[in-house]
Amino acid sequence: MSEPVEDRIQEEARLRHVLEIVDQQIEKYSQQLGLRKQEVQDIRKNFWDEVTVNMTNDTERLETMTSIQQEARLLAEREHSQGHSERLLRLLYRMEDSPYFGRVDFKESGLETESIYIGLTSLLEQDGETFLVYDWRAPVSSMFYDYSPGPAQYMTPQGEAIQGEMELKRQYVIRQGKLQNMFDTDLTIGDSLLQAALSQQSSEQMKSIVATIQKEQNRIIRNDHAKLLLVQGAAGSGKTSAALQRIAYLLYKYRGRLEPDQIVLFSPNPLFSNYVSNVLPELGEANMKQLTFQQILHERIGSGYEVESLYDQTEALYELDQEGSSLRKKMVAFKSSTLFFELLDTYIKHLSRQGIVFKPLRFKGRTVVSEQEMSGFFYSTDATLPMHKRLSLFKNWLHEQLKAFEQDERKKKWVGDAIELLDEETYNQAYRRLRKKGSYTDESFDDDKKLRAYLRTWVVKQKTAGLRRRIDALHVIDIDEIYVRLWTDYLPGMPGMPYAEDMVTDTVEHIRSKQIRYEDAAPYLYLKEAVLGFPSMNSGVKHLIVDEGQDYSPFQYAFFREMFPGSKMTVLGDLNQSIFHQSGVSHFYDQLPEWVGLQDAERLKLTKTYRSTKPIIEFSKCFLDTAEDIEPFERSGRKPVLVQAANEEQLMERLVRDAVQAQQNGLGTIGILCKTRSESLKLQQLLKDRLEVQLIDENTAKLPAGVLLMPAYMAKGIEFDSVFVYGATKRFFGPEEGKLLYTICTRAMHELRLYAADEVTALMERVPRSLYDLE
Ligand SMILES: Nc1ncnc2c1ncn2[C@@H]1O[C@H](COP(=O)(O)OP(=O)(O)OP(=O)(O)O)[C@@H](O)[C@H]1O
Repeated sequence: MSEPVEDRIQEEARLRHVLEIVDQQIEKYSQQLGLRKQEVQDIRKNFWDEVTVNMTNDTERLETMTSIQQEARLLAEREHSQGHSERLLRLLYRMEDSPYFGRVDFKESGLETESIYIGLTSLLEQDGETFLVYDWRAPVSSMFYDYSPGPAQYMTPQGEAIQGEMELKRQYVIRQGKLQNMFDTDLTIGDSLLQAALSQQSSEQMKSIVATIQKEQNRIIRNDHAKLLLVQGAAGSGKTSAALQRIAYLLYKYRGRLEPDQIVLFSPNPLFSNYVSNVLPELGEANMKQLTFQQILHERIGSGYEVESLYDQTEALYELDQEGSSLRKKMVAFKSSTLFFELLDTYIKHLSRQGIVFKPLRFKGRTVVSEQEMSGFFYSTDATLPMHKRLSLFKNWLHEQLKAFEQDERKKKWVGDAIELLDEETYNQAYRRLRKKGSYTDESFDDDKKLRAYLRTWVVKQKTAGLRRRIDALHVIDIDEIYVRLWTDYLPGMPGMPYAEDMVTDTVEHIRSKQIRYEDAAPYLYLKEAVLGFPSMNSGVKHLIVDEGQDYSPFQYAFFREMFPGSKMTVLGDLNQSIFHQSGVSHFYDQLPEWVGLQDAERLKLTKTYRSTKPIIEFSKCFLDTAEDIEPFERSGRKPVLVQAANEEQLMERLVRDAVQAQQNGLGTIGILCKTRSESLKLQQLLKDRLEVQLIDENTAKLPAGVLLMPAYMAKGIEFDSVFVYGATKRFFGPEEGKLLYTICTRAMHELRLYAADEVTALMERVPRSLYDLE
């Protein structure tokens, strides 16, 4: 739709005025930032001058600590406001480039029409009252995303619906302060702007989408009441984007009450974490906390164990022979099932009455407290008390036992011998301590006796320090053995349990050799923490967001519940991308509320896909059994291409030639996706000296540009201008691996090519010939 010339002249004049105000603000905040930086520097420089350090006695020490804490708090506060000014300035510079992207003219019933301009952040006129630009997250801005011209409404923060008529909806393309284009639109958000955004090249970091958020995405972003929000969305439908803009929205709406570090985003791997880490700063907000499940496993299971990763598990499953892989698959499926989850929960309840395995406390080959005594005491405590209370009683009791043992021990000959061997300094120290206590006089007849008694206590205490630490850390409880007995004693015979000797033997062997398989890791840790107590250190987290939610098992969800009690939860996933063996739990979204202990879930669907061109989506959908909820955005492009080479050498030549060609065509990032890590390594060797490629694996921290080579699972959640599938063959993709091929193909934004030197995968038979080209 074209606009009258006067309209454009007026818009340009307004833009100039807004830019002037932006410049004034930049100047003001630059000065402010200068001052803040200076303040921070001064505090750092003079930190120790401002602190009174005196450690002569306990009172002084306490005062010193308080004064250090005060100064550190002041520094943190100033650093925080420096960070805030920096973010604000960065936003203003972005506003200098493009101060707003949308406008709605809204006539509230009974009032004058108001033009509402929408941008990254609010900007006020010099009078300090009139809004020149509204933040995209302001209540009034929601109409831009939710309505076409006609009747419209928005909700005030107090929950009042403001109704009226939207008389105009306009979008702007402003770059480097120049109005390049503007459109009036009848559509929710003009397709041409979205077309333009989606036609751009991929980048190494995800971008914000605020100018073109779609109505259904906006429902996810602005939903602030659901305790549990479940989003099923097709590949490329904007789940991650919606999650990130949602975080920005929440930080805006609850400013002062919600801090970025009270929001946790679970991402699949560090590469993905880095990929999304720029969106919040681009929107002028500090980043949320990002965690991966692997990180949690490493931190909590402890250093004495070798914990397999999800990716190693996946590789192992691909590489095992028929027999081995069928056992392993059976184990993975069972250990990720809701049945196992329920059985483990009953086992944990059972442990509150019997079955905890203890390790004796031993000293110099003698038993201080036996496992039977421990069990006897533990199970004599009130079974109705919560576990942590019983454990605390148990620890106290153990300390008492140890004390009694120490008393007897002091009389032993070895203690006397050890005293003889003490050096002079230790004697002197003991002497000084006793004098300080006033129990040593230099004159008394039994002073020497006192010194020796003191030293006997000291020597024994030194030697039993390790035992005390074991008691405090509850290392007297044998979690490994408790997990083993679950398998050997508890599970066999349980109704519904697909009991298999080989599954038990394999599990037990691995646990005993301290190698924790990925499928055991979450159940093992869940059991461990259920027995020893879940540390509730994350209770400050108010929002938990789980991306690629379909890839987590019931145990992992139960974990989230325990780790982040009281937090709201958003889970975004796509069942069609359940490519790991542990995913694919049936009725996933129906069961999830129970796993996380949150009922009344709100469920939303995203069906429109934005990443890939229409031909790529039409093609990729064919690999799925259920694809009715996938609707491509109308963006044209070339049909996917299947390259059938006569042999591997010819395939290499084609691949190299096509990669070079794609780059010449301006496709900056090409993802060559293989099924496994070992295949990527092999291909890397084959391409050596022919094509510059970068291998991406689970240790890669940052996505580079160029030609990238990686196993398929590493590409989850990210995208490339062009995707080359290396090995669309029978060998790599069996008939049941449609989801994997779908996931791989939907990483492509503009171009998709599949290569095969031997027999093409049978999955291709599902694709109508009209949907792809052959080369
Ligand atoms: N409203 C939008 N405006 C502009 N671009 C969008 C919009 N929604 C999504 N996109 C783009 O589409 C691509 C896919 O988005 P995103 O990664 O958020 O989807 P996803 O559902 O998480 O995908 P997947 O499940 O495949 O990981 C990104 O490039 C994103 O910028």
